[in-house]
Amino acid sequence: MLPSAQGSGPLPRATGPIALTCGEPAGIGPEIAVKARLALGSRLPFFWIGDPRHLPPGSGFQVIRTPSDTVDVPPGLLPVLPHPFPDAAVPGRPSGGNATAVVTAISRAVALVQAGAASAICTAPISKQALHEGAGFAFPGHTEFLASLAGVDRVVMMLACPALRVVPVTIHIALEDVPAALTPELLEATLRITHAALIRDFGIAAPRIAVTGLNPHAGEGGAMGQQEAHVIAPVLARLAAEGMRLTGPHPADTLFHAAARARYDAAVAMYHDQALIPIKTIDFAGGVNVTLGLPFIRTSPDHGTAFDIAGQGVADPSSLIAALDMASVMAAARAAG
Ligand SMILES: NC(=O)c1ccc[n+]([C@@H]2O[C@H](COP(=O)([O-])OP(=O)(O)OC[C@H]3O[C@@H](n4cnc5c(N)ncnc54)[C@H](O)[C@@H]3O)[C@@H](O)[C@H]2O)c1
Ligand SMILES: N[C@H](C(=O)O)[C@H](O)COP(=O)(O)O
Repeated sequence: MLPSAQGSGPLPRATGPIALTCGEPAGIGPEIAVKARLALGSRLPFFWIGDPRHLPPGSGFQVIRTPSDTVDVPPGLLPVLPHPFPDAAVPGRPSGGNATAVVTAISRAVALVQAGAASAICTAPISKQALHEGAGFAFPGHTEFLASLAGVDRVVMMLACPALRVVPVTIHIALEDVPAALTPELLEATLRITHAALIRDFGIAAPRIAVTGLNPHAGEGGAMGQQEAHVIAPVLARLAAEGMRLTGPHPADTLFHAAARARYDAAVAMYHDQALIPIKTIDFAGGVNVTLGLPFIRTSPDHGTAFDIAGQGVADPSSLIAALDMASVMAAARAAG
């Protein structure tokens, strides 16, 4: 298991409440929020920003006026900061009319964490398609939207579980656009942000980062692609000369078995699926999505809206619970300086 902000029972947790956004109300977000509160009680305080009408029938909740009221809510009830939506939620069928409120719930959480009223934010999954169609949402996901709200040029997506941390260099773009997007500048910025976050937020003094190639067999010496020699290796050499502990470019297909994972603290991969398939395969229930490079803490479960099971009461809250816990540990660490 990795030494980290995850799976480390004795580490301190934040005392201030975490703002949990509702995400897409037609998905499993409201259900797992209620289940997470029942599992965590008041040990790990968070409040839900959403419309109480979207909670599963019979859910125990209490409306709060401000985040600081969270502490007064009995442990069996979900503290709810009301965020009215125009439409009811039909499981599995997102309403275009609700799209704008999904987005404003996220902006509201950011405003609260920036004002110091929340210790971190945790986001339940959104449907990018529903937001694009219903609200003209111009961002491919939370990651890019949060960077814009925070006024930050560059952020990094990391997914972390007790056995693995992965970072995709390019994120939500078509596979055919990856080679052109994979510039030395982007790779260098991603490595610097990842390195800094492993030190600051994960408490690893001298992080070891393994970097994949882009092509099969990391290019096989140029026989299967040139990006390894022309883009990736020169950046690694430059940053290694500064003292960063980097290895690669490695063939991606052999970087994620147990013995390989023991040799690094994070793997940086060149595109979305190269990074996310291994972690969602190894630990779908325990994975957490964390945005590095923001001025505040943001985590999220590693799964999506799960429309196929919404409204059935069978959704697993484990990843959300892990995300809330990771946010709490990180917030406590930052507060301690
Ligand atoms: N953070 C986010 O906002 C986020 C993350 C990932 C995907 N998404 C979005 O979610 C939508 C659906 O994506 P998808 O279908 O690729 O992935 P998904 O994670 O929603 O679902 C994949 C499979 O896993 C199951 N599953 C997911 N979470 C589960 C849980 N907590 N308990 C039990 N089973 C669970 C689903 O039922 C489904 O069979 C897309 O619009 C995608 O963009 C959002
Ligand atoms: N790429 C993420 C995943 O597949 O889990 C997911 O789409 C979340 O992205 P945001 O956190 O940017 O919404």
